[in-house]
Amino acid sequence: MTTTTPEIHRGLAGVVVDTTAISTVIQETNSLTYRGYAVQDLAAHCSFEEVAYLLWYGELPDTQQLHEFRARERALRPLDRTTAELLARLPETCHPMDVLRTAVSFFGSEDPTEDDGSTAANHAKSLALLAKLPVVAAADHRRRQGLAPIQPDPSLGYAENFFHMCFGALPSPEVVRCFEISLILYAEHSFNASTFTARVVTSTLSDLYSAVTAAIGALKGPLHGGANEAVMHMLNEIGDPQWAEKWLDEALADKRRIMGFGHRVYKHGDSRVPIMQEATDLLVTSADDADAARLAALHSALRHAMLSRKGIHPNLDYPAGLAYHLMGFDIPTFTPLFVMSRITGWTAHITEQLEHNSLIRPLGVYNGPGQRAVPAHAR
Ligand SMILES: CC(=O)SCCNC(=O)CCNC(=O)[C@H](O)C(C)(C)COP(=O)(O)OP(=O)(O)OC[C@H]1O[C@@H](n2cnc3c(N)ncnc32)[C@H](O)[C@@H]1OP(=O)(O)O
Ligand SMILES: O=C([O-])CC(=O)C(=O)O
Repeated sequence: MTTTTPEIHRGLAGVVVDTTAISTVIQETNSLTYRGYAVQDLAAHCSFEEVAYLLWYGELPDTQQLHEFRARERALRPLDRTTAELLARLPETCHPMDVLRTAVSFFGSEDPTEDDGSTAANHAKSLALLAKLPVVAAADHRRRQGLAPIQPDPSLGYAENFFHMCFGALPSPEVVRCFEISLILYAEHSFNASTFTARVVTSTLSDLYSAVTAAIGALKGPLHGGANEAVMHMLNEIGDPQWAEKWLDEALADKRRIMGFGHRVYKHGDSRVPIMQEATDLLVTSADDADAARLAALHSALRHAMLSRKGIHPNLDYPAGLAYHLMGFDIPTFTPLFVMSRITGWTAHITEQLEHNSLIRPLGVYNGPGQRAVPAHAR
């Protein structure tokens, strides 16, 4: 009898697990579309709220639909006292991704409709998370600086309100626009690790909060969303543009992963990088500040060195990490900013998974010891 060893796809690389109508990377043109619209087009013409609506409902909203959607999002922002007190009790040293993960888990425990997996109920929960997660992230940003939280302002849009809650002031329109572009670009990226995590949890018919809690855990890792923080730590470690090449050569010789570079899907450059890089360059120009110029020169030197040494291009986390620093956020806030955006993509996928669900349960090839008897000392 002959046995054939099944082909193993470690990391599920190249494995197609399902269909999706939410987004796709078009390899031939190296472009990304959400529901058929190129992200470049969306970033140039739409607000983040319009993109959230598009991802959830499949079409861009008309004026009336957008007006109502915005009003509902703004009304859902405030946190109740129990949530605020619970989050304030978490250790000040804990990472804000742990705070967000805990918050989502707690929102689930408080929601009497937690187990209602209907599309309408899940859309309502998704909107509530979209509205509340920035409030949690901003309060935690201020908590790390020993400052009291600032309540959301219902007269402000999603992006502006976040700056208001973090800093008590609004930055220039260029900064708000750059932030909004980052939110649009981060919103959705098909079957990435955190979205796939959300789909795996959903496939067991568990609830939306459990799926999002798990997705936050997956996004936190430095090979995924955590890379935007790691980029800034790396730039701080290198320090000066003139050391970029030497630092890179030593890091590669030590077999280190260079954060913000490489991608499982894009092998010739992440389609989102040019637009994010352009917005980040505008921030540097408008900052008119020697430190911003130093960081931008270092960022560029490392990008060129990485391309010439390894032929590896940056991913979205590379320009986004620098942009978030230039906007004034502390480094631990960077991945939570990604969550505030990706909550839209995750929840769109949760709804889609439920529309044609099949339990996600792959196989593994066993390579442990052969069957054996429990030894005498253990009997
Ligand atoms: C929004 C996002 O989540 S984007 C991704 C953010 N993550 C990062 O920036 C972390 C750094 N990047 C990486 O670790 C990888 O590029 C990943 C995990 C994103 C994708 O990796 P994979 O598709 O699994 O490719 P894999 O890890 O097999 O790498 C292929 C080769 O390129 C090399 N490589 C890929 N990325 C990098 C990198 N950032 N630094 C150094 N070498 C790299 C690998 O060492 C490997 O080389 P080898 O074949 O000589 O061993
Ligand atoms: O698609 C991926 O593997 C990672 C990524 O870029 C994202 O989630 O935005």
